[in-house]
Amino acid sequence: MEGIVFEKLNSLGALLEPLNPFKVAVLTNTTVRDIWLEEVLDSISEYEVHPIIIPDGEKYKDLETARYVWEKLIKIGFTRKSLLIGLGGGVITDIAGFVASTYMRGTLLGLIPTTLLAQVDAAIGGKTGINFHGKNMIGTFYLPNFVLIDIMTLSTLPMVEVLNGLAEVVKYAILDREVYEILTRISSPQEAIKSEELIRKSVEVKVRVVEEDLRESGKRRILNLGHTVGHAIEKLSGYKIKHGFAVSVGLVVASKLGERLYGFDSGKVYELLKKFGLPINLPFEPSKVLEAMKLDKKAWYGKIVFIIPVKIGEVVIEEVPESLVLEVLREVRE
Ligand SMILES: NC(=O)c1ccc[n+]([C@@H]2O[C@H](COP(=O)([O-])OP(=O)(O)OC[C@H]3O[C@@H](n4cnc5c(N)ncnc54)[C@H](O)[C@@H]3O)[C@@H](O)[C@H]2O)c1
Ligand SMILES: O=C(O)C(=O)C[C@@H](O)[C@H](O)[C@H](O)COP(=O)(O)O
Ligand SMILES: [Zn+2]
Repeated sequence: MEGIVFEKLNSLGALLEPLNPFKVAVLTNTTVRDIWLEEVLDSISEYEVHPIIIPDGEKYKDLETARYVWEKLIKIGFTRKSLLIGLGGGVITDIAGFVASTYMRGTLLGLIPTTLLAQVDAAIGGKTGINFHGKNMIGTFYLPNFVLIDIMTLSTLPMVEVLNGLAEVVKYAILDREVYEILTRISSPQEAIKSEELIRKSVEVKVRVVEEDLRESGKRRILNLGHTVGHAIEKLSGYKIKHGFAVSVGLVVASKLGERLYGFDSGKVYELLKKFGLPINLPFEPSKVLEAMKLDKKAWYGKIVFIIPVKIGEVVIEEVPESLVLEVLREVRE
């Protein structure tokens, strides 16, 4: 897990020293600015630091915001030897990564993820991007020079955002027995965000996969477990249903397919999702969800590709006949 450190925010200076950046810019949003920016700036006061603040929201993960940040960097006199730090959730880390990977074809990049979803997923693995006629349609693969994970930053996270990230942790629990064992011993979302072991092990699962397949040519698709249905639900809701809440239902569908095809015990997943109060029923008509799934990036010549659990710690990637998908979607319909 090179470059990924579990330290306090005030250790940021030590991460900058070896990089010796010419200038530093910190990209964050209005919400995180008011909570964590001061502590970050205090820890790197010996550098020329320029905060860049954008409004809060998924809708600002777009070309206009990227342009705004590029303009700011030009005005600052930013160079390739300068460091852009993304301080915030996945929206910020995605924008920071995209801007850093494209400005002068690449500047130094540091990420300080401050949501559970960003700590275990968005800030890990080098996917960057903005929304353009659809989610994450424009982006790059660009690994940061460092990721600083301070789980204390989760202490100010609204519960809905904790749950949003917990769905990805349940995904890792299906992919990895160690995460599963840790998660079964945790009784509440509040306890989960205090468990550095849980977050560290979740990060390790993603790092192991990404180190094998950074550009998602094969193995990395397993990280899309639950997303075939998840992305369809997000789309049908006009992105009003949060990513993790949609993926939660997707994990139920994938587990039930695993039960029918490989004897997987879907009850194990149900128990985890219900324990944390995550959704387990389909909020839309199965036929509509099926149509939306065909637009998924993993779809193969119109066929629907699923990541299917065989047992905890083992999944397969395969096409699933529409008739079986429809049957399971009906079973999960609320
Ligand atoms: N690049 C990847 O591999 C990857 C993976 C998963 C998701 N993503 C992207 O990440 C985004 C979702 O990320 P997210 O769920 O973190 O959403 P987000 O960045 O919108 O953050 C959620 C909310 O929490 C607030 N917030 C952030 N940190 C806080 C803190 N410490 N205390 C209080 N409030 C805080 C934010 O201001 C925001 O209002 C999506 O755009 C998704 O596409 C990217
Ligand atoms: O990093 C990956 O690869 C993943 O699939 C992680 C997912 O949890 C995450 O939602 C990712 O952003 C989805 O990638 P996308 O390519 O489908 O946008
Ligand atoms: Zn996801």
